[in-house]
Parts: sequence; structure tokens; C-alpha cells
Amino acid sequence: METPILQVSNINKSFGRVRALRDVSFAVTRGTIIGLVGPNGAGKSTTMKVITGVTAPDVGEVQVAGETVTMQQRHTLVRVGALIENPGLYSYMTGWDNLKLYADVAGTSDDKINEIVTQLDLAEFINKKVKTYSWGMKQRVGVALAMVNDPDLLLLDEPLNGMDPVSVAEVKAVLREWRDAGKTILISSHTVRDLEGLVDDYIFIDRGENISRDEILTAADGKVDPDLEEMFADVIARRKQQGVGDVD
Ligand SMILES: Nc1ncnc2c1ncn2[C@@H]1O[C@H](COP(=O)(O)OP(=O)(O)OP(=O)(O)O)[C@@H](O)[C@H]1O
Repeated sequence: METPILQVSNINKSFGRVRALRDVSFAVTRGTIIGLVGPNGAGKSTTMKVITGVTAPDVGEVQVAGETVTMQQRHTLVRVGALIENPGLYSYMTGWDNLKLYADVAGTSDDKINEIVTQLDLAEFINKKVKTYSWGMKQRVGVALAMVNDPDLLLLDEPLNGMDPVSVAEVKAVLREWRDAGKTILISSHTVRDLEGLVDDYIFIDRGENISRDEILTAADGKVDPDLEEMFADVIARRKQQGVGDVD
């Protein structure tokens, strides 16, 4: 069997008394777009940070293309691009200069930057200072920044938040093109609906725990034409009522 591009195994991470991740495990196959879906505070950003090695897990292991990611093994991340939480852009520089800064480190040509700028339709504002950008513009340049090293694995933490519908459609189209070219994308969102027409499969997370598709399907409870979004919401509500994961 082909080695998954990403293997997350039994990750546990606490911040003081908050157990942000509990035994989170999943694998992502090359050439797919996978949605990481969960409500506020579910652990999506923490999962992304653990994958990139920005946050060290208390227990567990991350492998990228079969190699374990550790602080000493950061070269495994050369083929990874990430947008996690706020795009890390220098506000006093133009969008182009921000891209160029990362491109130079990665050895990416200006032609390649221009290709990404065109694909994501950034030309109108890319030569203006980032401090003049709206949130949605920053998000779009943030996606470009994550792509600039031409990564095999792209991690996007709620990239569609704050984007207008036209931009959402454009970014989704670019991500589909990337997937069709053999790249792999893990993209997080609060909702299934935001990722519709984009992802090949979902990983569900709530209160730091993986929720299996089987658990969600049991929430269908005989409903005709059950809706994944509604079913996941039912599971989340039930777990909240039961106090799953509450600190005692
Ligand atoms: N540095 C930190 N210090 C303390 N608690 C943290 C820290 N980072 C995350 N947490 C807690 O860990 C849990 C998971 O947070 P995380 O940001 O991963 O969730 P999320 O699913 O990305 O949420 P959102 O959709 O609201 O961005 C939350 O309870 C959060 O308060």
C-alpha cells in the first residue's frame, strides 16, 4: 500500500488543564483534498500546528511522506506549505514583496510567483501595501504564501473565512487544479457546507477528539436523505450536553 503523504498518530496535546487534542489519528492519501471540520475550539488549528512542528505534541507522532516530523527533522517540512490562523504578512510591505521574501528562501522564480498571483486573481492589489488590505485580501495572499514553495502538502486553516463568494469560488477552483496535479490539501472549516464541491472526504473533530463517520451516521436515526452538516451538529450538541471533554 502507498505510504500516506500525512500520517497523524495518537496526538495528545494539553494547554494547562485544557486537553486540546486527545488521541487524534488520521491518514491523508496523496492527491486528495481533505476537509478538517469542527466547531470553535475543536482543535483544528492545534492539529495544523502540530503537523507543522510549530507546536510539539505531548504524545503522538506526525509523519510526512513516511518521515517523522520532529524539531530535529524539520527538513521533512520542505514539501509542506501552511496558512494557519492569521496570514503572517508584513503589513508595511506589498503583497508581492511578502511573496518574494518567501519565494527567495524557497528558490521560487518570479514567473512562478506571477503564475500563483494570476491563478488566485491577486493582480489588482498585489503591489499595494498589505496594511491597506481587507481581511479577505489578506487571506487570499496568505493562501498564495502557503503555495509559494510549490508544496506537495498544503495545510490551510479556515482560509475561506472572510472571503467573498467570488473569491471563494476562485480559490476552490485553484485548489481543485492543485489536487488534479497530484498535490494534497488539508483544509479546515467550521462547516461541511463551506467545503462542499471541494473536498474528497472529511475528518471530523470535536472537543479535541476524532468523530468517526459511523458515529455521525448513527445521528441520522432513520432520517430520509440525511444531511451531514445537520448530523454532525446533532453529535456536537449531544456531546456538549453530556459534558464530553469538560475539565472537572
Ligand atoms: N496556546 C494556547 N494556550 C491555551 N489554550 C489553547 C492554546 N491554543 C489553543 N488552546 C485551546 O485549545 C483548544 C483548541 O483550540 P484550537 O485553536 O485548536 O481550536 P480550533 O478548532 O482551531 O478553533 P476555532 O475554530 O475557534 O479557530 C481550545 O480550547 C483553545 O482554547
